[in-house]
Amino acid sequence: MSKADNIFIAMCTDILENGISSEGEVVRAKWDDGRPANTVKKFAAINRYDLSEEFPILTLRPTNLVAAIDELLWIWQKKSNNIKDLNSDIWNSWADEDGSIGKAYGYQLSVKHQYREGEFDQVDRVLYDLRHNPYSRRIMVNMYNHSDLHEMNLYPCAYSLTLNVTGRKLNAVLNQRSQDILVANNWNVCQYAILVHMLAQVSNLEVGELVHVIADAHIYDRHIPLITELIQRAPFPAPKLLINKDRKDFYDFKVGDFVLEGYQSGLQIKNIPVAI
Ligand SMILES: Nc1nc(=O)c2c([nH]1)NC[C@@H]1CN(c3ccc(C(=O)N[C@@H](CCC(=O)O)C(=O)O)cc3)CN21
Ligand SMILES: O=c1ccn([C@H]2C[C@H](O)[C@@H](COP(=O)(O)O)O2)c(=O)[nH]1
Repeated sequence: MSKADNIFIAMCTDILENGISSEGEVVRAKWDDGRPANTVKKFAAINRYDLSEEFPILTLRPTNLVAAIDELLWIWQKKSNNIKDLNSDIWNSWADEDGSIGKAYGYQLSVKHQYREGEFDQVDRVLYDLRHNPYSRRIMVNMYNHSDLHEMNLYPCAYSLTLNVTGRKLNAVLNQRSQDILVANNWNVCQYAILVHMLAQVSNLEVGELVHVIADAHIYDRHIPLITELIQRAPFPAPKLLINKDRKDFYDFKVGDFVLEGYQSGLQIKNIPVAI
C-alpha cells in the first residue's frame, strides 16, 4: 500500500467533507464552455513525503511520470518558457501565438542575479550552495516575482522551494499557493520528488523529506465525482524508482534516466476537463 495514496485519500476526504464551496464568489478560472470553474477547497494542506522510504507516486490512477519529468526539466534545466521546448500539450491553453507562457517558471529561473561570489541564476545558486555550503539556511528558489507578474499568462502555482540539509539528508519544502488536486497534485509531488533526487545525487547527499505546503487546496466542481470514485479504489504497493547513477551534472539528466520498477496502478481517468 503506497503512502502517497494514503496521503492523497486523506487530503481529498478532508476537502470533500470539510471544504468550503466557491459558489457565489467571483472565480477566475473557467471551463472550456465558458462556465465558471467553481471549487471546494481547504486552506493549507500540508503533506510530508519521506523520499528515503518510497517514491511518492499515486497508484490509484497512473501519473504520467515521463510527461511530468519533461515539464520539470523544461522549467529547471532548460529554463524555458516556450511550449516548443516541451514535449506535451499541457501548457497549450496558456501560450501565446509564439508559444511563450510569459515571464513565468523557466524564465524566472534563467534570470541571472548578482551575489557576493559572482553572477548566478537561481538554479546554479542552489547547486553552488549545496556543494559549498550545504548547511546554509538560505538555500531557496523563488519564482513569484511581482515585478514580472503582469507579463505572465498564469501566475506561478508551485512558486518556491526551500532546501535544507540535515545530516547527510537533503530535505525540501515546496510552497504552492494554489493546487488543482485531481490534475496536478501528484504530478507536482512527483516532479519535486524527482528534483530532490537529482539535486541530492549531484551534491553527494541522500534524499530526505519533501514537505508540500498548499495554501488553496481545491477540487473543481466537475472533478468531484471523479475524485469520489478514485479514492474508493484499492491502492497498490509503491513502485521502486531507479535513477541513472552515472549522472553527476544536474544538466545531463534526461527523462529516460528515471525508471519505475513494478509500477502497478488503477485505470486512468480519461479526458479529465482542465479549468482554464
Ligand atoms: N486548472 C489547471 N490545473 C492545472 O493543473 C494546471 C493549470 N490549470 N494550468 C497550468 C498547468 C498545466 N498543468 C497540467 C495540465 C494538464 C495536465 C494533464 O492533462 N494531465 C493528465 C495526464 C497528461 C498526460 O498523460 O500526458 C492527467 O490525467 O492528469 C497536467 C498538468 C498543470 N497546470
Ligand atoms: O503546477 C501547477 C500549475 C497550476 N495548477 C493549478 C492550480 C489552479 O487550479 C490553477 C491556477 O489558477 P489560479 O487562479 O491562478 O490559482 O492551476 C496546479 O495545481 N499546479
